Amino acid sequence: MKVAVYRKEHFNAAHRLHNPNWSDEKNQEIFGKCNNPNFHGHNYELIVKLVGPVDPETGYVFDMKVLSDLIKVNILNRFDHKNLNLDTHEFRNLNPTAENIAVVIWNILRTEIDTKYDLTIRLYETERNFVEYDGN
Ligand SMILES: Nc1nc2c(c(=O)[nH]1)N=C([C@H](O)[C@H](O)COP(=O)(O)OP(=O)(O)OP(=O)(O)O)CN2
Repeated sequence: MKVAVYRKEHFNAAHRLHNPNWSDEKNQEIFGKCNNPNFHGHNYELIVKLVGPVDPETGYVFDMKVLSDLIKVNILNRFDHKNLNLDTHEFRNLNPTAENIAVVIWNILRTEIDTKYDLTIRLYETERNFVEYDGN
């Protein structure tokens, strides 16, 4: 019997979508206002989903307090109130799209959480734009 547990967290970050191999005109054409040279911010909502067996002794799949602490230490401390392009090495050479941010977060958390749990990252960049990555 497997059950899914979810932890929702929040961080604010600035970014600029830009491909250095393209001209300014092409960047503007493809990324529009998200290519603003002076960056722009988002209120990101992060949902971390773990699926695994329920431990018969605790009744937990995974202690959500432990999950919360893992996210805080490994993700929020790294990205909250940061300029993703300038302040983080993860996005120095990687376009900080919602897709790429979700993959980076998944890769970081995957190293922290036992592989007996399936891990899925859902990231809301705006209320209406969101992505999901489960490692596949
Ligand atoms: N596949 C992707 N498409 C877009 C991404 C992305 O990361 N992956 N990012 C953006 C922009 O950064 C941003 O999300 C767009 O914001 P906005 O157009 O303001 O979207 P809203 O949901 O806030 O507003 P609507 O009125 O619903 O458009 C663009 N594309």
